[in-house]
Amino acid sequence: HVTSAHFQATFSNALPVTMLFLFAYLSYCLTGWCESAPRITSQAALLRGNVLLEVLSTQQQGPRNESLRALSQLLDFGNGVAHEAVSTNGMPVSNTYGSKKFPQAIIIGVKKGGTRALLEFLRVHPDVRALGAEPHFFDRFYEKGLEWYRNLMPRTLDGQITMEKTPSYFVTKETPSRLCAMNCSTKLIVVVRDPVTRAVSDYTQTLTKTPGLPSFQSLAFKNSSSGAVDASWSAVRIGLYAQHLENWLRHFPLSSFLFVSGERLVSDPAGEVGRVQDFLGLKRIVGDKHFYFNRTKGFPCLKKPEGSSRPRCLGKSKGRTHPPISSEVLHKLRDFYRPFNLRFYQMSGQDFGWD
Ligand SMILES: Nc1ncnc2c1ncn2[C@@H]1O[C@H](COP(=O)(O)OS(=O)(=O)O)[C@@H](OP(=O)(O)O)[C@H]1O
Repeated sequence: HVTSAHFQATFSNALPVTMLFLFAYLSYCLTGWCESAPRITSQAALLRGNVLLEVLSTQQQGPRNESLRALSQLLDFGNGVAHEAVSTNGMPVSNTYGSKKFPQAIIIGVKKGGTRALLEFLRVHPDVRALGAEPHFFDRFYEKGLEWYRNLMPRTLDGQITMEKTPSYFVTKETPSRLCAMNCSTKLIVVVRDPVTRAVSDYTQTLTKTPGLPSFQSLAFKNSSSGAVDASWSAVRIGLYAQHLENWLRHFPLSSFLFVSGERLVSDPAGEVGRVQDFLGLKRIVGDKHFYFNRTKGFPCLKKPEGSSRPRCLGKSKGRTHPPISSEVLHKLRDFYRPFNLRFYQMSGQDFGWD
């Protein structure tokens, strides 16, 4: 009889070897060689890695260790490479199908609204191809030129939509005119979330990167909590949705926008993604059956994300625990945002119910 401890020890010993094997295989692939490699070798590496991960994930109690996480990331990448490099009839193919196009739809905001979740949910759709990283073209790298931007995009076939997400676009003054200069018919998606929670989420992110950061309260108000709200602090400023939208409406008609509720994206992901698919003119393929609620994470997760056969939640930086903020401070911020929220509801024609 193999005991659980035995089983785990055996597979744990195989972990470094498998990771080494996978690293070698993926380096090989990145130089373009795996297209001519014996498929049996490369696929055996991935298969072995996938099985190992599956077993260790179920055996391991509590949080996964670092090497397990590294193996998981390596495999996601490896599975993606294999997916790209091998056609269904088993013949190796080069990644030259389709062409790189400018995005027809962009998730332009808002920071901490739930933009990563929405993009990952949409990527499940076979007619959506999206850039994984945030390119920041229209706000940071505009001088690199449009061809640089187009070249970053994944290849698409006819009928597929190219997408990217950069949440800072919504609040950068120059972005609307620059984006319109590229294509004024680009569809614009904005995931909005209660500006008060969004500000706390933004602060929480900065806090993880900057230990010793002053308190939320001291940054949100000009003097003490009795003072006025400091709208020049970016965590507060980003939540002035009506003001940012006004800037966009100088260049794009309202019909170019879809406003997604960050709250509903958590409580009813299939419903919100359904609206987005309609807006993009896509068949409603991503639906209830693609999601499950992970009670440990406290968020909906995907049963089968793009390029992977395992269920997956977003990473640790999504769905962080927020530090406690006094109800008095939250109240004052809520009062501050109320008129801006009402204006935003009027402009967008949607009531997000934040008050
Ligand atoms: N399914 C799912 N899983 C995990 N997290 C989810 C999900 N749906 C929405 N969210 C919320 O997304 C918030 C992060 O937003 P963004 O991805 O837009 O952040 S970022 O601007 O790209 O940094 C993140 O904010 P925090 O909770 O403050 O971490 C989440 O509340």
